[in-house]
Amino acid sequence: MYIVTAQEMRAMEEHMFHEIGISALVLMENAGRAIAEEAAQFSHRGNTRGSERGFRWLIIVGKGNNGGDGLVSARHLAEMGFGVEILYAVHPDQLRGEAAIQRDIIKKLGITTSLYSNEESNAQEPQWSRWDGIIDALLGTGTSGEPREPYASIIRQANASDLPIVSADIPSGLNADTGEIPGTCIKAALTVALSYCKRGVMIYPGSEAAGEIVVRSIGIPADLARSMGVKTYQLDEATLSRRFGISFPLNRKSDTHKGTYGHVLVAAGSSSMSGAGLLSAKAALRGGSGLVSWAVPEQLAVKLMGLIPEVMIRGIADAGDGQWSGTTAKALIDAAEGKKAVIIGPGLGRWNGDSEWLLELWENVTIPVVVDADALNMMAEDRLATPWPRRSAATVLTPHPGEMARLCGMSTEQVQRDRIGVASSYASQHHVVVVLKGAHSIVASPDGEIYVNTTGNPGMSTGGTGDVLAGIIGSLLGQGMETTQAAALGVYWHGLTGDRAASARNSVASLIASDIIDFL
Ligand SMILES: NC(=O)C1=CN([C@@H]2O[C@H](COP(=O)(O)OP(=O)(O)OC[C@H]3O[C@@H](n4cnc5c(N)ncnc54)[C@H](O)[C@@H]3O)[C@@H](O)[C@H]2O)[C@@H](O)CC1
Ligand SMILES: [K+]
Repeated sequence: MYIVTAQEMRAMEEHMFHEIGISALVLMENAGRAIAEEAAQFSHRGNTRGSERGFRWLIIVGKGNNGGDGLVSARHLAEMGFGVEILYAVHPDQLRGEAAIQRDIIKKLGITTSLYSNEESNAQEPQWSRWDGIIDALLGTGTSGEPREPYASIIRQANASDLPIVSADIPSGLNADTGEIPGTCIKAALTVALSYCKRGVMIYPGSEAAGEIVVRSIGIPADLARSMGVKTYQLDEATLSRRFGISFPLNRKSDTHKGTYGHVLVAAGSSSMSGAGLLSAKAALRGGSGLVSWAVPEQLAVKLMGLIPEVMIRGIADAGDGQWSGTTAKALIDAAEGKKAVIIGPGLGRWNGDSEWLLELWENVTIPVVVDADALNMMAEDRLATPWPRRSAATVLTPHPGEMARLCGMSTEQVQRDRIGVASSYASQHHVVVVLKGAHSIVASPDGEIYVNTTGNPGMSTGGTGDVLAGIIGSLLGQGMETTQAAALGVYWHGLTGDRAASARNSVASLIASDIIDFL
């Protein structure tokens, strides 16, 4: 449930050593055994390779503790009856501490080892076809920068071998904190995360390199992370239940009426982009709101009457063109009166002076607000110069990486290189909840809580799904849900529904935003 950084992991290990008295050797033993057990299970999964002569594992070993874990796993796999051979990336004399102890044990047990070399030296280049699977114990959380030689060559050759790879802790080459791949990286079929999932395996491209992930306990208590102040969580049903007491299907008390579930105002859509507003308003309804009002420029309002019978259309005086450019912020502030939450942004369009228009709303709407799409770009343009004041009520920003980049004055690539870091520092600096969209959306709260979503699929990369998400989160806020909770549940539910819709259609590619609304 917790996701940790390399530094948090080190602090917890230190705590185990010095405060609890469990030695590094014990943790390494547990780690290696867990990796061996998972690798053994993996080799029994109907994988025909090696079935006649028994499955043979090649363990590729680096010089740090990750390598030590690999050496322990080799010993356990050999005991289980697997063919086992060790390939050292560096001369085994270079191993230190617990890893060196494991090296000596391996030697005394007589397990075959060799030293990697791609040069013409006395060491040998591996013949990958002799093995059926690889245990990757080259580099773990102690990695910095791109893998140096000979690690880089081993990684490239292991990937090219086409053998299934089980990675110890993280795929070697991955940045454990950001999910970045600075150089080359193991492409694992399975990653055995030790104690906790590291951030990097939860974020693309890291999560793609990690393949399937299993988290194995190695003797560090599961709740140590909490007492050490870790606030990053995998956003799944277990987290929703433990952190917020939410479980699916979402229930309602029996004795309630529409007033119980809040009245939200959706300010979205214009004559050229009315669909965005339609999707947000419908999603707010399906999100469970008691009442939904949809505010649009007056000229457009006439055309929308009756389009969604459950939604009340509220026309805002415009210049006769159905565009927001002719409206006043004051009129929208009045429309927000008596509502429980506002969703603003999808399909608004842009015009001269739009930032001032939005700032007036920002300052004078005293209920929770979800800011999305065009409204985020209005903010970005103005806020970079002068930060906007802190709102008294809840604020949720739902940028995609491009919008996040504009808000922060950086490039999209910079945002994607450190999704958690960027979302979380923006949230705490500006006192807002940030939902950074994209594969594994991030929810970051101003007080440092971070949730990394586990639902959703690439079919959701299509126009309108963001409008749906804004509608759902706004609906939950309008129902009185706490800000971070509403954002986290909204993100998880949106992804889950996208997954259900895709499986009902038996297609990820043909998923459209309306499908998500239909399946909420
Ligand atoms: N989580 C836990 O409680 C435990 C973690 N253990 C393992 O320990 C690992 C961390 O061990 P270490 O801190 O020794 O670090 P690593 O084993 O990740 O590797 C560090 C070594 O690699 C070298 N190195 C760093 N970056 C490199 C690069 N780019 N190219 C080539 N060489 C590079 C360093 O000089 C250092 O010697 C974890 O990933 C895990 O596998 C276990 O041993 C048991 C306990
Ligand atoms: K590894």
